[in-house]
Amino acid sequence: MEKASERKYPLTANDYKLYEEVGEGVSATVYRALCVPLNEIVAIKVLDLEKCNNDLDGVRREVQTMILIDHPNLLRAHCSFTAGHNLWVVMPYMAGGSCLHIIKSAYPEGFDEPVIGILLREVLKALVYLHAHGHIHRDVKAGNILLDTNGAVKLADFGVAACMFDTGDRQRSRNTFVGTPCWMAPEVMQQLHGYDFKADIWSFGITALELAHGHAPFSKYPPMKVLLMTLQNAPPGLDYERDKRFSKSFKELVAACLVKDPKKRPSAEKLLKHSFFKNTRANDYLSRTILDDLSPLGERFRTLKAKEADILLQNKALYEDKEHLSQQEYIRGISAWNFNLEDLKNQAALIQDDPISHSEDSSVRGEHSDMQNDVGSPVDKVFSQHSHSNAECQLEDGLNDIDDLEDSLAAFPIKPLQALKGCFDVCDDDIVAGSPRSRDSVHSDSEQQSQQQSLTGPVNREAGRDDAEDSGQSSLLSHSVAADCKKFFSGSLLQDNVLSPKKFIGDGDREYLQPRYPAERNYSGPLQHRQKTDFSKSIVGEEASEGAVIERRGRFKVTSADQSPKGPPTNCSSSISGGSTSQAIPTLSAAIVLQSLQGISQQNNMQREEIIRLMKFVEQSSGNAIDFSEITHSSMKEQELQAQVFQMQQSIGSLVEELQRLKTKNSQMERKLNLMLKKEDRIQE
Ligand SMILES: Nc1ncnc2c1ncn2[C@@H]1O[C@H](COP(=O)(O)OP(=O)(O)OP(=O)(O)O)[C@@H](O)[C@H]1O
Repeated sequence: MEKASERKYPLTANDYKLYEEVGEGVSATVYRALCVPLNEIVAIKVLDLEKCNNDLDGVRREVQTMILIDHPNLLRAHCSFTAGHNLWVVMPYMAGGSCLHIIKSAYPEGFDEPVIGILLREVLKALVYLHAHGHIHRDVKAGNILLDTNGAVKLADFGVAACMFDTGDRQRSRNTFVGTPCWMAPEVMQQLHGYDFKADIWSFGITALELAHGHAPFSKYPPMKVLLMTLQNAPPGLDYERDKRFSKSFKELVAACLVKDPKKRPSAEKLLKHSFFKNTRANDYLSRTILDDLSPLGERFRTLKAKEADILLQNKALYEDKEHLSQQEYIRGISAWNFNLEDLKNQAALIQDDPISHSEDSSVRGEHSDMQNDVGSPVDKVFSQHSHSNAECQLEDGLNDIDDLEDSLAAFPIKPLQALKGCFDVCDDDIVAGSPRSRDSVHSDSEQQSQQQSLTGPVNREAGRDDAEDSGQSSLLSHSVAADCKKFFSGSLLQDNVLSPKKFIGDGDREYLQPRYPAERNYSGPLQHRQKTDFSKSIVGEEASEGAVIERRGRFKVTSADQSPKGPPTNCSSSISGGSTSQAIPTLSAAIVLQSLQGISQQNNMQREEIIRLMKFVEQSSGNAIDFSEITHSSMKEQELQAQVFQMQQSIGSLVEELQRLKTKNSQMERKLNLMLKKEDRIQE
């Protein structure tokens, strides 16, 4: 029989007949369809390119990956083409739908172990292939595991897949912030040393728990809390007592994947050899069990959608009853997440007065952080504030999430903090103003204060503040800093939802629709600038190149401007004044600083342009004239600075030349002296 890959799928929309909707993602709608010339049922993913927030690269990457891959456990695209402002991706129709769909419609408590065994085995095969070809999937979850009616299992959605070799220099680890919070590995959240294939193994472990329990750990919590819990709590896992229905080897498999230190996680290849997979059944077991009796995918999809709409409505009503309780939560959320107000109300209402406590959630093993041991980041503050059991305390805890996250991240080096700030679009004054308590009281612990003091400088420098602001502030987000802050640390200049249509998917269980506003262009996007030079070698450069928010597709996605692997931050000042005997070192350091300065000024230029564009946009839409003099003034100042940088560069050049000249002269004189000494010796002899 002719293989699907050998068939010629037509490249025009007219050759396809779209039937019902069978799935919906952040950026796409998926339809069952008929390929008329081939008389074959296919699935067509329709992506509205206008709504891709300028992430056409991402779309291109997804489609390219989908077309190039060739593995029975990976969903391959037959072809793709544009139709109007849409991109159509034609792919095999997976009539069983996603595991998440099946769980939601028929297995809310999760699957039995034999079913899980097959699903995990097939996903692992896909991961072995992807990893061997240099790809990280980055979004492994039940929602992306698709089933065919005959029990074939395929891993789908390469929307966020990354190629480790993207830039041609075979990077070993990436520095982007991508994934879905519940499934996201701690190192991806942290952005400490980048991450690699092992991030998929963490998500695989979370997916195993999702398949076993019917939901991912922490899935009932808002994304902010998920981040906090993933970073601070012990890794989730299967509980010896509560999860009696599962075998020891399954528990061991999950535990092996959910280790915070990525180096300690086994590879996909090794996991496939785990004893858990010794007696797994053949795929047709799926069709005889979970796929049997399922209603057609389109019907299931419709029912689920209606159910979700109902839940949202209920939550809205619930919210109205509890306005006084959840108001703070969503107000803080607005500033922190750029969420739509209505969604936030719903989200706040979803946090029940009696949420799943850690001890209740069987996938959560412990409350205390093991980050210190596992990842080497000193998170001193354990989750004690969150362990209060009564409802009031929990609510209060919920309100303090942003503070806690700030506190936790304050203990990390700057990178994760920037990444998360970029991700949340947090403006300091938002946080401080919204904070129910003073920052001073938050940081009563003296040890923590000193930790934060040491961080205040660099963070403030990063935000472009002057020395006066830097000095004497113990709090990372101090009042004085916040007081003059009308700027974001990085990323958005406007809240996304003001100008762009967004749908936020906090976790696999909840989807929130953002209102659709006309958006010609994504103003919320990056002040993105990929540094041409390698700034990773200098602190200044690193700070300058960090923090550009690329975009958010419902998942968090913070992409550092420079994706080259970053070594440990070098201390510039020490290398400049280190008294090294090597002449190259001071020159090199100065050159790096200059290079970085140029990078910063380049980035400033871009930011200024973005600001001017935005101001013009505001001017146009509000009809009020805006005074551009301040920004023009600062632009002149910048030009002066640029000129100074240029002069400095020139004088460094001449100093190096002079140094070189003196060195040559010196060695000539040394040689002469030696000759004279030798002559003298001979005369004396
Ligand atoms: N080939 C297919 N056959 C059947 N259903 C599919 C197929 N591809 C996707 N779906 C369904 O459509 C949903 C959305 O598809 P997909 O995940 O590719 O979109 P997306 O916008 O990339 O999603 P997200 O980015 O939110 O994960 C899937 O969760 C799945 O339920």
